[in-house]
Amino acid sequence: MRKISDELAETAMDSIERIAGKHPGCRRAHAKGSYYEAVFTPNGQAALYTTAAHLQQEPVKAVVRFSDSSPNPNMIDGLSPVKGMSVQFHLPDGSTTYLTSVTVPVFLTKTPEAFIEMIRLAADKPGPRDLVKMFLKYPESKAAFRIIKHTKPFISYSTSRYYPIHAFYFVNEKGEKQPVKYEWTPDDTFQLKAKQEAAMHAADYLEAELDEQLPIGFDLTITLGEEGDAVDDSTASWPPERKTISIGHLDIGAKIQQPNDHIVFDPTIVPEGIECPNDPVLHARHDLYAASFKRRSQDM
Ligand code: HEM
Repeated sequence: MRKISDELAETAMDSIERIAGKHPGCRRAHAKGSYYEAVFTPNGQAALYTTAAHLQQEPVKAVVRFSDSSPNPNMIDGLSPVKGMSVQFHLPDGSTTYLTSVTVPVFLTKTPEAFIEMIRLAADKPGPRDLVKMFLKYPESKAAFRIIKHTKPFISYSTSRYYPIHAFYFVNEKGEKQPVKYEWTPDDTFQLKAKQEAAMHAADYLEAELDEQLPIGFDLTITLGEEGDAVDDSTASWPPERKTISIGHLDIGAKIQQPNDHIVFDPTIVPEGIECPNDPVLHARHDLYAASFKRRSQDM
């Protein structure tokens, strides 16, 4: 499986620190966040496609972290368009698995090398010509940039959709493989006006607003990929007519006041019944998050 070198992972961390500054003890991306207790209740629909223990019939405990994508833990909520929702599922055998999602459905680049080149360029404070050259070199980034450009001001963690972006393989008892993409859909889509007003005021409104909304919930759906749908390209969408199935519900309850902030929401840690396709961005996240964890543990 393709992974990136330690040197490239360190270059990525150095470039992020050059852009956003050093923030001891903080994640080198998605630095500002809060944790919540949760329960995921599968509805049995995924059992046809996967033997994964947390997607059968029995509810499992989970920990959820909502975050702002910036590496700056003091970022004003309204200023960065992409937010995250990370879920750590606790499986019956004591192991854990992760779904780490953001509010945009596609990523900027097909490879980690291209993304790291972009952040290195950003750290060097590029001129308009350098930017044009970069976009011409990586035309696949257009889709994600277009979505981010047209994103409305972020209103609330509890009313947004979240996408793990990458495809995964579900593997059933017979060993049959089914490509899937997940999506979290919020139960709550109301109170827009009140939330828009809140958005105009406080710099840290999202966490405070979320704490007032608890308990909240999300439905987990999978889209079933078909022949020819890309499974190894994080910039590619699947055709909208693909079949989508609801496979369970996440109930998010109390805020965790003193969380274990050592969790690394590594999306490549999957249980039996789920496999990672050969998507280079997905696999690189294992090494990049380890590099970030090493730095945030050392400079705490
Ligand atoms: C090469 C591309 C990427 C780089 C360099 C990168 C970098 C990072 C880093 C350094 C962290 C902090 C990890 C830690 O200290 O635990 C992080 C967290 C995160 N990343 Fe990425 N990432 C990439 C791709 C993606 C993609 C494709 C997604 C889409 C779902 C994503 C979503 C997230 C989220 C939601 C978090 C927060 C996890 C948490 O709550 O702890 N990242 N990323």
